[in-house]
Formats: sequence, structure tokens, C-alpha cells
Amino acid sequence: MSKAKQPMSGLRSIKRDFSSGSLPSIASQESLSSDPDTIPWQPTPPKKLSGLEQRLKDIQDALNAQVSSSETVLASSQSQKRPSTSQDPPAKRRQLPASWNEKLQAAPQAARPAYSSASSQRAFGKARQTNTNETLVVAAKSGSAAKPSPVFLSQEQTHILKLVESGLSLFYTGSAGAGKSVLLREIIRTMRKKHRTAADAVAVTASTGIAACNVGGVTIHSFAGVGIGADSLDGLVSKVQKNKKATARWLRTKVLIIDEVSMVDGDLFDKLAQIGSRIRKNPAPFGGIQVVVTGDFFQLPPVTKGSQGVKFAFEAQMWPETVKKTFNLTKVFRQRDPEFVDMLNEMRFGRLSEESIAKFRRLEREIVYEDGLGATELFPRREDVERSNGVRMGGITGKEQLYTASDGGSITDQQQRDKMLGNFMAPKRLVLKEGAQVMLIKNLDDTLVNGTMGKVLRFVDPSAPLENEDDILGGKPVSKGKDAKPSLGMRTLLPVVEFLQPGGARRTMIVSADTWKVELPSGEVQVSRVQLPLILSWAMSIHKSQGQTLERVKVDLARVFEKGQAYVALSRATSLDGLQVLHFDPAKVNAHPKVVEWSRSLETIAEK
Ligand SMILES: Nc1ncnc2c1ncn2[C@@H]1O[C@H](COP(=O)(O)OP(=O)(O)OP(=O)(O)O)[C@@H](O)[C@H]1O
Repeated sequence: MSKAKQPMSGLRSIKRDFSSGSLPSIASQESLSSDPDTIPWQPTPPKKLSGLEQRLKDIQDALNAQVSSSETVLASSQSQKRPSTSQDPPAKRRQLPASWNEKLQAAPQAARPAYSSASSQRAFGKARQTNTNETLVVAAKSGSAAKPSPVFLSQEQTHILKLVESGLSLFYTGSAGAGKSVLLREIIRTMRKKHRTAADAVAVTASTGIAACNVGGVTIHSFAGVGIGADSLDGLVSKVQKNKKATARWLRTKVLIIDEVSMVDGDLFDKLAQIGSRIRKNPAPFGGIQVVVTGDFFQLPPVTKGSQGVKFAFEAQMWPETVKKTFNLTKVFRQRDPEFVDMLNEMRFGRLSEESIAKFRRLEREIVYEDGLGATELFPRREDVERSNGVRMGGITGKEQLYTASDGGSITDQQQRDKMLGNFMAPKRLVLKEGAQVMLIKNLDDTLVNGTMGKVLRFVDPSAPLENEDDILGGKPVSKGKDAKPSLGMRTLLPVVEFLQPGGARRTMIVSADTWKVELPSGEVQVSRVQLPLILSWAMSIHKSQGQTLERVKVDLARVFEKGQAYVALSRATSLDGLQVLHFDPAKVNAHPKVVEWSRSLETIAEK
């Protein structure tokens, strides 16, 4: 019987034995999953709510009640109204004031998303495709949306996790969307638990500031205390020796995690491995620290200086000695459509078939999203992102609010501080308008996650009593308890955002401030920012999109210049229906020859 085709990454996997006998036992999973090779993805435990959080929850409950009540009206009108009976469930206790409802109904048309009009339905997402030659129409979908299923680590992910837990230094790769980040978060959690008695034993780092922010770590440069790392090895060792904090980090670290290794320069990798040996007086690479490296060399390469050719980390002399095993995650999760996965894989290797070129060219068509939320256009340059978002903001007329981030942290050098703060997804100044298209940049719960798109409906004062509409808009002080949520000021109105969830439903939510920080393993917070977890999402830079999963993407390949950039941009999309590609040019799709060559050596290992 032929097996259904699974979306798989292009690299063949390293040969390994996944038979039950070779896998460590995973007893605790078995009660939760019927698949013995998966482990549960732990939800965040519930926490005690502070005063303001409780208040926000109350308002949220009221908003939810409002959605439920409109659902009830819809249902009863369809099933011919009947008088209420004593068996009917009791009415929800919390209700928004009637005037709030009226205000929502009366909001200016420009500020109201198309999907919130009376005729539209509660859910979105799934495409009803009215496909003409040039335009794809994605209609708002009716019916209730399924809650996204919880994430269980796959057999491959679990196997790698167990090897890391046992103390092995390894590298794991996999194409875009193969679950490297999901696995990394689990590795960090597991290793922190394993070394819970030594707070700074697990150092979480990444090649760039943006990547480091994504995993809640610091740059590898910052961890190592090497500045930009351009000095000679001796120069860098003495630099670290003079820096007590950096020396202590090298001495205390037991596990060093390096994410997005494709952007780590090979020479720097060698220097770091040797600095570790010298500082820790242990000849093993990195002085014997367990090293867990991940990334995809087919994505963005290291930044090169001048005419110097690029040197990847896998070309470093110390790479084979450091990385005891290499794994390739083969199952792609981000895209479910095997046709799309195959097209992306060809793109990854820079070897597009005529058929795939034709398919990519067909993606030039316009996509009209009838629910009112457009695609996020990805640009290589930040200036283009700002211009594009600015033009779209200028085109809407709703009320406007400015949110200025509150920044902190121990770094005093202004230039370094600004650079580090600039790596946060959250901007210093965030201007929102009623009607603005936004993206969530933090995981709030199971269904409101980083990357969820929405529209600002209006602004409200969360500290005002619900009973009085005037007070809600009046600007009362935000309560400040010991564990109060971070706030952006005493009289801040918060945005009410209608989010479109991956499963299709929409959810209305008051969004309050959140915190971003760069924290050394010792707990020292180098820089921090309090801001709303929202960004304008008509446009985004390819660099910032790395690691994101986006349902609606638009890319103009005429603007793309770097190797791997086209692959990173297009692979953010979850489906062909949500991807528009302008000026597709196979010449822009090229993998670095050294990476292609290196990947062949991986294939050879797989065949042994
Ligand atoms: N075991 C899993 N089961 C279900 N979904 C998963 C699993 N692992 C990852 N995913 C989902 O797949 C998507 C991509 O995952 P992730 O971001 O970890 O991939 P990645 O390899 O880091 O991608 P990229 O290299 O593009 O950053 C996410 O939506 C994630 O929730």
C-alpha cells in the first residue's frame, strides 16, 4: 500500500535508529499521547493575577461575553426565536455597558474591519477560492473555528532532546519550518531544569541580536565578551581575562546553546572554541562545555567584511571536534501542502525544476482577502518597511495613539544600548490607529501567538469602571501593585484588537504592555523594553521575519539581493494560497555552493 506523502525537508537524514530499543524511555508521555514517541508541549502554568491583570481579565471576559451574545442572536434567528425556559443556561453575569456596544457599532467604517460587519461571519481563514486567472479571492469563512491542536514533539525532535539531556554536544539542522525553534525552546527548558541548582549554567545565545531576542538569549559575542571578535586569538583571550564577568560566564557555563549558526563566521567559531579551552584550562573545544548548535545554513549567511569570502561555521577547524553528532529534522510542519514543501526544497538547494519555476511565476496573481486583513509584505531593507507601513497608516482616518516604550537595563554606553534595543521586535515609538493592521509579537496564550494578525478596533482605558462608558474612555490611573503588569504610563488608553487566529476564528482582546529583555545567564538584564506586543504588519523586514510563521505573505523578488534571502522570505508562508510572489526570477534563487557541497557530505553520511 502506498504511504501518503508527508511534507519532508530536502536533505536526507543522518542514518539513525529510531527503533523503540534505541530510544530512551519516555514513560511520562504515554499517559498524555497515544503516540509513544511524542512528548507533550507543556502549557504555561496559571499564575495569580495582579490587580490590573484581574481588571483586564474582567474586561476581556466582558468582551468574550459580547461575542457569545452576538453568537446567540445569530443562532436564535436561524432557529426561529423561542421563549426562554427555565432550562436555558443562566445569562452571563458580566456584560459590557450597552453604550459600549453602540459605540462599537457606530465606529467609523474605515476603522472597522470588513469581517466585523453585520453580514460577515465569526470565522475566517479557510479559503473559498474564486480563482480567476489573475486574482485569488480568499473569502471570510463561516462556522466555528477549530482550536489549534497542541504541539507534541516528533520522534526526531524527542530523540535529539534526549541526547542533549544526556550531555552530548551536537548540531541539528532542518529546513525552514522543520521545528528547530520549537525543539530549541524545549531543550532550553529541559537543560535549565537539569541544571536548576546553578542559575547561570545554561547560556542561551544566537548569532545576531534579533535571533538572540527570539530565544530570550544574548548574542554569542556578548556572552563570550569578545566585542565584534575581530582581534587575534591572543588579543581576545586577554580581553576576556580582563573582563571579570565574561571570565565568570566562561567558567560557570555548563551548556552553551548557539542558535541561527548559519550567521556565525567560521573564524569566530574557531576563536570561541579556543577561548573556552584557554579560559577554562581544558584542551577540549569550548573548554569542555556541552555545546548545542542549531540553524539552517541554507538561510541567511554570515555578514562578510569587504571582499573576503564567506566562511561558514561548518568550515571551522574546531567544528568536527565540537559537534559530536549532526541531525537533520526531516518533517516540515509549517507547510502542510507537500507540493509547496517540494517547491521550497528545490528553492533551498537553488535547483528549481521548470515545473516549479512555472508554479512560482503563477503566484504573481493578486490575492484579495475579503475579511479585510491583507498580506504582510516582506522587504530586505528597513527603510522600505517603514515607508510601506507609513503609506498604509496615512490612508486610514481612525483615532491615533502613540505608545513610547519605557527602556531600562545595565548597559550605559548609548550606542551599544541603542543597537541592542533596536534588535527587539518592539519599537521605541509605536503609533497605532483605529483600523491599523497589526501583528502580535509575543505568545499570549495557546491561540494568540507571535505572528497572529489583527486589526485595531478602538482604544479603551483598562482602569476605568466598566459600568460607566464615559469613565472607560476617561483616562483613570492604572493600578500599580507589586506584581502589576508592566505599564506604559498613568493615563494610557489600550488598544482593543480583533485578532484572526490560524484556525480561522477571530478573538477580540485588549492588549496591554509586555517586557522584552536581554539577560545574561547570571540574570543581569543588559537592556529591557516595556512596550505593547504589537507592530504594524502591512510590511516587515526579511531579517525580522526569520523564525516567523505567517499565513499571508507578499514578496517582491526584484528587491532581494542576498543568497538565502528569497528562501527565508517565501518559506515564512504556510500555504500557496497565502503567498504572492512578484517578479519571480530563478536567478535570484541561489544557495551558496559551499553549503550545497557540505549538504552532499551529509547525504553521504546518511547512506553509509
Ligand atoms: N512537533 C511539532 N508538531 C506540530 N507543529 C510543530 C512541531 N514542531 C514545530 N511545529 C510548528 O511548525 C512551525 C515551524 O516551527 P519552527 O518555527 O520551530 O520551525 P524552524 O525550523 O525553527 O523554522 P525556521 O528555520 O523557518 O525558523 C511552527 O508553527 C511550529 O509551531
